Amino acid sequence: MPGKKVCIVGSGNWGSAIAKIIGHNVKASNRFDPMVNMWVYEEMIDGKKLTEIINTEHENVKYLPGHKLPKNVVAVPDIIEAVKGAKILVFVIPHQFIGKLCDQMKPHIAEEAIGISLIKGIDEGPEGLTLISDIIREKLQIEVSVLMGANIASEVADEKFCETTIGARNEANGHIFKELMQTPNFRIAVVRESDTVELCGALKNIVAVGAGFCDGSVSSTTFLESCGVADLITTCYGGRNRKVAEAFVRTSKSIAELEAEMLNGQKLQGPQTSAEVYKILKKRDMVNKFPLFAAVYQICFEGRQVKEFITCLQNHPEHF
Ligand SMILES: NC(=O)C1=CN([C@@H]2O[C@H](COP(=O)(O)OP(=O)(O)OC[C@H]3O[C@@H](n4cnc5c(N)ncnc54)[C@H](O)[C@@H]3O)[C@@H](O)[C@H]2O)C=CC1
Ligand SMILES: O=C(CO)COP(=O)(O)O
Repeated sequence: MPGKKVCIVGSGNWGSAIAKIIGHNVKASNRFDPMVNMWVYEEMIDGKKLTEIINTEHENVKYLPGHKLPKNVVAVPDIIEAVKGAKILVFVIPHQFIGKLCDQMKPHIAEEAIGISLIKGIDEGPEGLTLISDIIREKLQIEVSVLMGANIASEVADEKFCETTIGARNEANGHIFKELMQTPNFRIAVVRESDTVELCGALKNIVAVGAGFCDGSVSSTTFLESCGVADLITTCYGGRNRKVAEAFVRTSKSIAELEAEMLNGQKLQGPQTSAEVYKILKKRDMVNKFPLFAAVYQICFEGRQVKEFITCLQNHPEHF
């Protein structure tokens, strides 16, 4: 039986780091087709198409400079072309773009395709919070797992040791994804609580902006996986959300200005996730119960002073 074709949907900082791993791993396993498609949001770099640069120099010079991608990873600018025949879809784009992209992909998804989302974010739905994996499930009608962990893309690409967590409602699929992405320095644990894993990944981005902490009411052991406390610590020390938030205080520029200046096209997920969560909290009259998340949102978008950050926490309802 021919191996399953893999398509990586996305090619940013994390997308390119994971492409490096997947490109190597598919060659070592009969389960997968040795050629991997990577969908690239096309842009021009010094007069050349990014896809052409990737396919000739085998490097994503904009989003993961300094790392060669395996030659069997093929950059494809057309999403329909990229997903054609793919049985395994790895979603790794900034969360704000997922809905539109799924709509474009929908008529072209192979039967029996399965997906995994590496995207850290949430969306606001009519009933409250919508997971990014739910958007993919609902729009594409496929089974979706998630992968989230204490993983900084450039460190993973440098083959520094770290762990990560796959949340898979279908455990067998979880193990297929583990075979696709595990390496000696990127160790994967598979757990069944997919939603908890995904929420950890999304919400830590808000906490990273404020470098605080969160709690919840689900199985606390999941927080001890890489997607939980470990990712909080990692992101608060080394992530982009944290770096831009620090510059926000030092320079008094807006988050949007700093994102454009500091990240060369990479996208912050924390401020926007704080806005999505804030809207949901407001709708449910729960803003007072989440003073840290509310404060991060208000500082990012409503001109609230950073020096009021502590005051927000001093006034947590638990303390009265
Ligand atoms: N970078 C990291 O260290 C890690 C990132 N993640 C998560 O992975 C997800 C993807 O992040 P990265 O790969 O780092 O991306 P990135 O932050 O490098 O984002 C830029 C990517 O978005 C694409 N893009 C720009 N406009 C677009 C549009 N209109 N439609 C579709 N794509 C567009 C760009 O071409 C580029 O590929 C995020 O949810 C992030 O939180 C998770 C773990 C680690
Ligand atoms: O998700 C990440 C670390 O696990 C990356 O965080 P940043 O997006 O803040 O760089």
